[in-house]
Amino acid sequence: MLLDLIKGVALLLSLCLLYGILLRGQLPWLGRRGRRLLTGLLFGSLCIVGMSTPITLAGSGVIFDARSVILSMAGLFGGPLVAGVAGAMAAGFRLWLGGAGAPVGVSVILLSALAGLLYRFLARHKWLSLRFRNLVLFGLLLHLLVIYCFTYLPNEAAELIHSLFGLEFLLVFALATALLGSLLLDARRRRRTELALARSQRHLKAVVHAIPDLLFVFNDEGRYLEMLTHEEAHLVRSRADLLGKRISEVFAPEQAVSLLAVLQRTLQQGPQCHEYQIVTLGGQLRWFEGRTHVLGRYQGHRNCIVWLARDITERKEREEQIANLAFYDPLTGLPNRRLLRERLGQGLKESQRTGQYGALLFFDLDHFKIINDTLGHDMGDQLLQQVAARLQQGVRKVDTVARLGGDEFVVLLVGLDAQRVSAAHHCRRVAEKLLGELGRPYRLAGQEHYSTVSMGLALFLGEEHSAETLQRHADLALYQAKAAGRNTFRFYDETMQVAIKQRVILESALRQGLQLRQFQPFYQLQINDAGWVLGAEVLVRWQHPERGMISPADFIPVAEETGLIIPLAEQLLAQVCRQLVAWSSQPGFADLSLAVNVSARQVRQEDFVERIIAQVRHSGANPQRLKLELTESLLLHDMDDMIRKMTALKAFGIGFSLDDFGTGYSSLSYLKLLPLEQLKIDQSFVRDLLNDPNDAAIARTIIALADSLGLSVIAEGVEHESQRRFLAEQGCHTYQGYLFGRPGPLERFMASLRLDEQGRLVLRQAPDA
Ligand SMILES: Nc1nc2c(ncn2[C@@H]2O[C@H](COP(=O)(O)O[C@H]3[C@@H](O)[C@H](n4cnc5c(=O)[nH]c(N)nc54)O[C@@H]3COP(=O)(O)O)[C@@H](O)[C@H]2O)c(=O)[nH]1
Repeated sequence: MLLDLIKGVALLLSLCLLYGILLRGQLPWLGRRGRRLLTGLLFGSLCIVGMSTPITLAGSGVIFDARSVILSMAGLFGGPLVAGVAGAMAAGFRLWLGGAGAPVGVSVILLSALAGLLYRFLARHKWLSLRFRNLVLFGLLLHLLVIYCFTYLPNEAAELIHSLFGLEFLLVFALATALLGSLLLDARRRRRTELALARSQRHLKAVVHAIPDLLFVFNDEGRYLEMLTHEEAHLVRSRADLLGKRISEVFAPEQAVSLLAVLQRTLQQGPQCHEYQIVTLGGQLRWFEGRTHVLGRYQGHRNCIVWLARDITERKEREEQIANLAFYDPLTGLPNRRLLRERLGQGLKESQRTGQYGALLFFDLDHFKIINDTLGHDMGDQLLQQVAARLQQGVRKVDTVARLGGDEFVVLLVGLDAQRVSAAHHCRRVAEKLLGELGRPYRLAGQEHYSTVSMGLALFLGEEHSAETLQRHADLALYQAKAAGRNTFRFYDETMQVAIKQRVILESALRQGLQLRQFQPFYQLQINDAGWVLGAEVLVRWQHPERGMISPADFIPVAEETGLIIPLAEQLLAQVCRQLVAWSSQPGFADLSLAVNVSARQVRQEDFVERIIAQVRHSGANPQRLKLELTESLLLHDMDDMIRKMTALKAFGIGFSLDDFGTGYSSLSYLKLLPLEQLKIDQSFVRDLLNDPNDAAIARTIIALADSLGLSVIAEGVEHESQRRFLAEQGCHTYQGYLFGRPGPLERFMASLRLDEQGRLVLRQAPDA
């Protein structure tokens, strides 16, 4: 009998296997409810199988089987649906079998299923755990109740059961319940663990795929064990090709060594970060940042390492861009001021170490503003780019060419020579070469243009001077080069420093002089062939209380640069206008006109026209008696603006004389557009008129040109009668020069004149023949 019972129980245990399979998530398409239904069917079927091979109490209609165990476990692990399905099947089958024990058999089915559900309820609320001891107690209790149910069987069957195997039944079935419960519990736990593991693996996979990084697993020899990437093109070779290979088989020796070193460091020192470049499968050169971590054992390999590689190409490019912006000039691609400072610092140190001289060359494009203004900024930019290219081609690789901004360039020459004289000679040769190169025509928008540069050179040896001082020296030398007429270079020397200091002193004295009204007009007469005085040129003089009379040649350029020329010109014009008003009622003088020099700074004022007109109006002077002397260089600036301003002043009555004519580059086509009245032959041509055929030819041409343009012509710097005569022969009949009178104060000027019989002003004393 005991053996029969155990046989029945063994059947039950096979249930676990099937249950386990079901739990393992096979048949996922069934869904949760479907799987429960199937489990119910399984439990029910087992009950039916059990009831089909029962222990039968002969002729009593009573059968014995393990349905109580199965159904209680169906309730406990399967829940209401499983217990319901299994119970219904078991009850149906038991009723179908019939017999005297059928009602009790169905009651046992119900009792077992409900007991299982009750235990499930208690366990869910944590009032009762599923420990083996509790399962045994549950089994005992359940089967005590089942035995109690047997008392409702016909008497003889009930007694037979109690006498034959009541105790064995209780013990075996209680134990079977506990055992089955434990097995099912174990299967469920295992399943839950597997599910959790699968879920966390899914999560990990999702995370790895979500991040843009590549994940590699290497062993300690640098062999590829695993890799995860959603962009195979970012690998150095295909995944299939890489797996199992060693880093040394994939990368060039040098790179392989550095990558392997990272793996070794990871094993020895812990996580590492390493930036490296690879050529990807897609043929691109890309930057990666590798972060490593020890993984431990993996796929049977000890000491494995995880390598997370992030594509940082864009970041690197941005970093490079930023570095470029910070250290390079975007227009020319040359090093900028900051990088130059760094290189100069290195150059000074290098010179200190080697004892070799170096040199700093400052460049400034002559009249670059004119190119910018006349041709436009695009052309200006093109010119700067071409200058940059020529400078770079003109020096060695070790030298530095930089752009400071605008039209300012710098060349840093290093390792020139240990001897100062030789170094200077070398530097001079470079300067001459660059001067020549930069003076060659430039092709801008298909047309040839000319441009020149001025250069300031400063030699250095070691760290005797700071970088700042050196730059100041080169700048001062550049200033000298410009002052020397541009398109040339100058070396810095100590005397230059003195000159600059003097300039600073002069500037402050100029300001003071303006306040104290130390500037006075000198008048130099202008006369014609007939000896009639037509007027005078007004030339400013500075009556300095300590230094005496200072020549305008010494202070006008400084006044120009500092802008002090504006108040100075206004003071002078006010005096000139007052003089014209004063003369307007004096016989002879009323017809004189006064010529005043106008500087570039003045003309460039936006309200230049308005200021002049306001001053003349305010004084009450006749504008017809006023002449403004312009130099050719003024016209180079912005010709259209110049024409507009001159036309406005001409309309007001003021005349214009073009000073220093022949020394500049006036375009004849523009000359026709200017509302000029007079051309002035520069004294430099008059000086050697009789000895230099070129000067004579130029003077002749200017006279002819004035004639053809309908302009009057005057020659300045006439010192000798022979010069005057020559000029007269060529057709120039108006003169200014020492032959007739030097510039002088008003009293001297007026005293030198008298009225002739016709009421014309003539020289009191005829000039020496
Ligand atoms: N913007 C202004 N510029 C001015 C003003 N006053 C003068 N200047 C400019 O300064 C430069 C030097 O002028 P200055 O020393 O006065 O020299 C002038 C004449 O004195 C000189 N000159 C005249 N005749 C002779 C001569 O026979 N021989 C000789 N060696 N020199 C002579 O020439 C200068 C004439 O200058 P300009 O006609 O203007 O070219 C000079 O450039 C002045 O323009 C001022 O108020 N504003």
